[in-house]
Amino acid sequence: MIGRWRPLPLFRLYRPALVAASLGVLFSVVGAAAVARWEDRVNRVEFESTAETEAIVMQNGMNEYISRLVALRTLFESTNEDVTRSEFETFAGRLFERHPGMLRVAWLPRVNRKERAEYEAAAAADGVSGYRIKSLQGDGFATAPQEDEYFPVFYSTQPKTSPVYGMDYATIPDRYAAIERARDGDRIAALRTRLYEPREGDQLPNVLVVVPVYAKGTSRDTVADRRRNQAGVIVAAFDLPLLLRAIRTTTAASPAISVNVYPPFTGQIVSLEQSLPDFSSSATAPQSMADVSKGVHWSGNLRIGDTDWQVRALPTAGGPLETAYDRALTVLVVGMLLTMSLASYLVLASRNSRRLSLANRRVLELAQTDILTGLPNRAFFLARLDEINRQMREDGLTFSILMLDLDRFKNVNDSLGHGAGDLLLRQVAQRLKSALRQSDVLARLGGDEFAIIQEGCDDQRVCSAELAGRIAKLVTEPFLLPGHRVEIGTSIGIAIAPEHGSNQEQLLRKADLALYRSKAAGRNCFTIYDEAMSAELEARNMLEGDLRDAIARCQFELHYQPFVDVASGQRCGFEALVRWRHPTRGLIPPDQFIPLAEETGLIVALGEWVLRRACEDAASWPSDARVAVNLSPVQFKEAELFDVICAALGDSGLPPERLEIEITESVLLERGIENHAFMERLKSIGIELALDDFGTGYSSLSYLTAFPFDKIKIDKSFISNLSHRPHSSAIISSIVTLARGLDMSVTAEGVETSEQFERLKGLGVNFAQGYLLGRPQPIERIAPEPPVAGSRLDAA
Ligand SMILES: Nc1nc2c(ncn2[C@@H]2O[C@H](COP(=O)(O)O[C@H]3[C@@H](O)[C@H](n4cnc5c(=O)[nH]c(N)nc54)O[C@@H]3COP(=O)(O)O)[C@@H](O)[C@H]2O)c(=O)[nH]1
Repeated sequence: MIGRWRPLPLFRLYRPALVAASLGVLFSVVGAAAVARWEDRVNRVEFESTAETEAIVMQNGMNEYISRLVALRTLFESTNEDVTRSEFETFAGRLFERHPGMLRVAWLPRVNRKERAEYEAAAAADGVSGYRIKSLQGDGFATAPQEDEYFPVFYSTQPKTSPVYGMDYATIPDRYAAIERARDGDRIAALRTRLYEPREGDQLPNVLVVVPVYAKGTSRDTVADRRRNQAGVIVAAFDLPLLLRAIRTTTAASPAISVNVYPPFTGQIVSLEQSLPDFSSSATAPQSMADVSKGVHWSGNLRIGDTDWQVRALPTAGGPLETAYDRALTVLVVGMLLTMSLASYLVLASRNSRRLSLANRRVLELAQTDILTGLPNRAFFLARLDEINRQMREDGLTFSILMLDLDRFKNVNDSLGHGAGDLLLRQVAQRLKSALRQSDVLARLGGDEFAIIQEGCDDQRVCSAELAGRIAKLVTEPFLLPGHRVEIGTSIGIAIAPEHGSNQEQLLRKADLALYRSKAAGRNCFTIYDEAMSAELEARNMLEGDLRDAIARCQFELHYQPFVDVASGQRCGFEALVRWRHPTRGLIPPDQFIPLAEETGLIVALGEWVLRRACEDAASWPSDARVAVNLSPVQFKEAELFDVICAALGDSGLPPERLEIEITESVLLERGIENHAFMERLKSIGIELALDDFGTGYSSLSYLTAFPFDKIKIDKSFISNLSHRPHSSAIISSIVTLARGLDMSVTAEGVETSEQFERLKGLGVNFAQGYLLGRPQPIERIAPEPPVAGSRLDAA
């Protein structure tokens, strides 16, 4: 469908950018999430592997400490002699020399009631002054009451002045329980305990490890054996945080994880929230176990004796194993940037494409619009005609084409200028629009030609005739141009589809033929095409072909009509009038072929032949006989006309003073300045100029003063009216007066009666021409001697 273009809605314009932006954001987020998950998984695997390694390393370190205690036990169980105090101190000191975190090691023999005094005395002898077996009472010690069995601190790596010497572990319930567990199970027991001689400022909880020692060579197979044969226990106090830190330092533990060690939950229900680590490798405050469990963590155990300590490892804050999501962030940022870039590019591309499309549409619109009137132009009209023709044929409907040509538009253009002509065309376009329905198509085909497609009528013939009548009436209404009131008309030709044709070409040709007929019929009317017009056209085409042949074969002849001096009755000369001797149709008068010759341009060649022939003929006439030759407006536009005339005169030898050139007012309508100059050139060589058919044309009188004529030929229509229209005499009288004033002569054409002749004579007309004085005849039939005016008149 050919129609007005509308821009795309904004949403549709930017849809590619919106889709790209949405997909881009979606892919960026999904991609970033996937990368984050992948980062998490990789970090978690690495973290768990590192944490596991750390736990194993810590366990090995702890085992090393325990193994040294076991070595000490071997000392007690392997010697035959009792281990002396100094041997214990030396051996224990060496064992734990480079093992930070080992606070103290002590030997607690199993002492019965009878041996008590002996032990107390031996210790005192070894330099532990005031040694006695003590029991714990509150925060202090008191001499132990008589019991069956004691486990007093006997040897220790503590200075001998320490109050712990003699402290009986059997009086401290948790420690005694650990001794029993160790003894009965022949295993190493451990417990978290408070030291009774804490180091200055040492608030850290400590671990006490108990190693059972049995008498050398005794059985320990059963619990009873072990209870019976226990010699004592080796007790070691660990500063657990220091110990673990030392292990981590010596094993170059990874700083990427931080390790928290929580106390064992032996048989107790302990709130996880409250369970703070006993050891944390991180510098930050220890978290509760519950907090740790919420995040990324690794869980394991640290075995100390018969207790399992809870190990929780975390990725160190800001360390390499804490997932920083930097790759995911990079993916997100890069994705967003790419999305933004793509979306921006698409927005710009959409805008550019919209701009381009607008420009294209504008070009298309301009290509289909007549700039002057704003109406669709010929290209649009033809395209629309094709479209409507196709549609109507499919639907079995009819439509009409109206071809319009303004009458006298050229007149306005030439007399008032092109600006006024343009304005007039715009006003005509508006009037035509106002006469049409929305569905009708109106176009300006060019110049003063308009065309209409009318559809949707029940009776297309009646409908288009009504429209044409309305338009003709509208266009005859005066138009107001600046300073002028202009009256024009329009000729209209109508073709109806499908009656007059099935395609664009046929319909346009037939509408044109009808238009031609309207013009020929006197303009400002409309004609609906009928088949006779085509026959006429065919005949005209045939005539055109014949005319071309006739020029080539020289089938023309000149007839001469005399004109006489009214006062003397003497013949002054002849007007040359061309005839076509057609091989089959006989003699054809000029009215039937001159217009066609003018339309086809053949008049140029024909006119030159007439001119040459007339000059040649006239050259043989008496020296005072003149010849008048008609020049067509088409010939007048030819640049070579002056040379052609000169050549005709030169070749025939006819003096220029004996040649009269007759032109009609229509010649003067165009190219005023050039024509004036041309006429002056003709006059300058002696040729006379006559204004032919005066009184039939336009603003005749103004031409008389503007152009250098020698003669005015009053049209025969005035002469024939002389007898029954009195004002014709008055007009002729005025023309004669005016001509005299301008030093011109006057010829009356079409004088057929003596009465006319006499009246013209009375009115002062200089020359007369008409059937009364002689019909146009071939040169050979013209009498050599001019007849006397009186006798001719009598003869008529
Ligand atoms: N450009 C050219 N135009 C030419 C040429 N030859 C003729 N013409 C023009 O053709 C028109 C018709 O001419 P024609 O049929 O020859 O008619 C002329 C006379 O026969 C006719 N006439 C003369 N006297 C009378 C009369 O008493 N009554 C009457 N009814 N008709 C008469 O008038 C025609 C001459 O008219 P005009 O030229 O205005 O003097 C005509 O317009 C010719 O001009 C040509 O070679 N070139």
